[in-house]
Amino acid sequence: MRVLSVASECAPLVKTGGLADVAGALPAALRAEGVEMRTLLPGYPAVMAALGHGAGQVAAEADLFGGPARLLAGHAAGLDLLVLDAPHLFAREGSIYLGPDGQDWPDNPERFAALSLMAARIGARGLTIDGAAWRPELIHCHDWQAGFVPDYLEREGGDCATVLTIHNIAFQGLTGHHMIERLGLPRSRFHADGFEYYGKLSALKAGLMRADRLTTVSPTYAAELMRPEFGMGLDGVMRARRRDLSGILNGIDETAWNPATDPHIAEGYRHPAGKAPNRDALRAEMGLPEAPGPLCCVVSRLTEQKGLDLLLEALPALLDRGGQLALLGSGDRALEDAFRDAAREDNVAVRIGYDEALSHRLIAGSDAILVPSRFEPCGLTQLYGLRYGTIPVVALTGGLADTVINASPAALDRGVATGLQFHPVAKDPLAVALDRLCDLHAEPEVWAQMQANAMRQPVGWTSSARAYAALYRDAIAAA
Ligand SMILES: Nc1ncnc2c1ncn2[C@@H]1O[C@H](COP(=O)(O)OP(=O)(O)O[C@H]2O[C@H](CO)[C@@H](O)[C@H](O)[C@H]2O)[C@@H](O)[C@H]1O
Repeated sequence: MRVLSVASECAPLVKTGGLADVAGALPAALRAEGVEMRTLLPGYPAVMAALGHGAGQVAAEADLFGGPARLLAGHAAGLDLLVLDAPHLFAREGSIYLGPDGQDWPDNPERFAALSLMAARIGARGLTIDGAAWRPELIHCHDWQAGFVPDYLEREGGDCATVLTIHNIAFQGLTGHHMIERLGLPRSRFHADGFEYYGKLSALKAGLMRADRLTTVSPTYAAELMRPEFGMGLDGVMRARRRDLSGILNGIDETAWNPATDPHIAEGYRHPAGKAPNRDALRAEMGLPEAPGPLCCVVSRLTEQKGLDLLLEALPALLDRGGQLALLGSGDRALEDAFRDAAREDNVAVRIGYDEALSHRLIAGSDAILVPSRFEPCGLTQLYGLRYGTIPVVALTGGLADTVINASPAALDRGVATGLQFHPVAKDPLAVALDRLCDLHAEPEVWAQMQANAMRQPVGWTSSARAYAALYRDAIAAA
């Protein structure tokens, strides 16, 4: 089965969040299921550098939204890549989505329309790569940046199947309707059953209306998307397409995130007891003193979604019990400043920035990981926590609801609990959960059992890769 995956970011080459992890992990996970996946990425400087000189040109465009472009085929970091080298769109330093002023690049609509159009052309015409013909049977589109693929595919006369995965419905790729002609889209589709969204043009809605199948990254988020509280104005679309929508949980890269072999951490471990030297090393690195309560970490983008403003308010519940907080994150200025302020407490340590290696040391060395998100399509850091015996304390929403077994009396009785969940997502329930965390941490046998359960829980890609392969087969058969 030949599949083209289309994404705006892909680990380890270029990453701002979890989408990159998933786009980077899928090809290897799906290889075992007989899927030959190539990934189409924008030619950002980091991607061009990783591609090196071994890449060959497989297509060219004289004028792709204002400049020449080439499509390169090559390999990097174990991935089979197709890279859209369009310097006028992608050869920029800094953030891949935001300009130096912190606002979206003004030409983001063209940049990702260009990516989607190239995907459609590959789907319609195929390519010759290393002397062999290659044409995908299915295009797997990720988020709004690939939302126009089905429309362009129709325009280009392609007939391959399409799947669109929603990693986060908060990002919809909205732009003014004056862009319709500029992007080469049919104005006849600018209506409520097409890509019109409250008078604007929506790349995400375009894909949601047109892709053969829709997925999101957990079963609970799939159900939540059909509700007004979570659908961000697209819940009606999700309800209309519910028969084509499924939730497939993300996995994690079990090689990169393996406490036994992790090169970033102080000492590898296979059993929860092995966390102790990592905890000592982490306290030393973060400048935290010894403490009787649980050392809790956060590794996150600092945005409204992640609910970390609630953590600031609920923090005394943890600190009053002798607990500690170590946070790594970046994002909203106001949240960054608020956490810097909070770090004036002896038992709070904060690093503002993005640091892959430190994220491993935080998860290995902490007793618990906090994920108080207002919504969370899947979430990856609670999965890292489980694998490292670091107890997740999570909001009962989306993938957090699907991957953590709450330490209810029944779950503790049966010896199956792996973490704590709280609901509703508000300060007081979070404070109660932190208090409860301290209770459980003070009971060594219960705590050890939870850690052992967590480390045993499957968090890899095996069953989800099977689910994607089955979905691809169905979609191809029906196309
Ligand atoms: N400062 C920092 N330093 C180092 N690493 C950092 C970091 N901040 C974040 N990260 C890393 O970035 C990734 C974030 O992934 P998440 O899935 O937790 O959230 P995100 O909202 O980005 O993803 C969206 O897409 C993914 C993928 O589908 C969904 O799981 C999720 O629910 C959805 O919101 C993790 O690998 C995390 O370790």
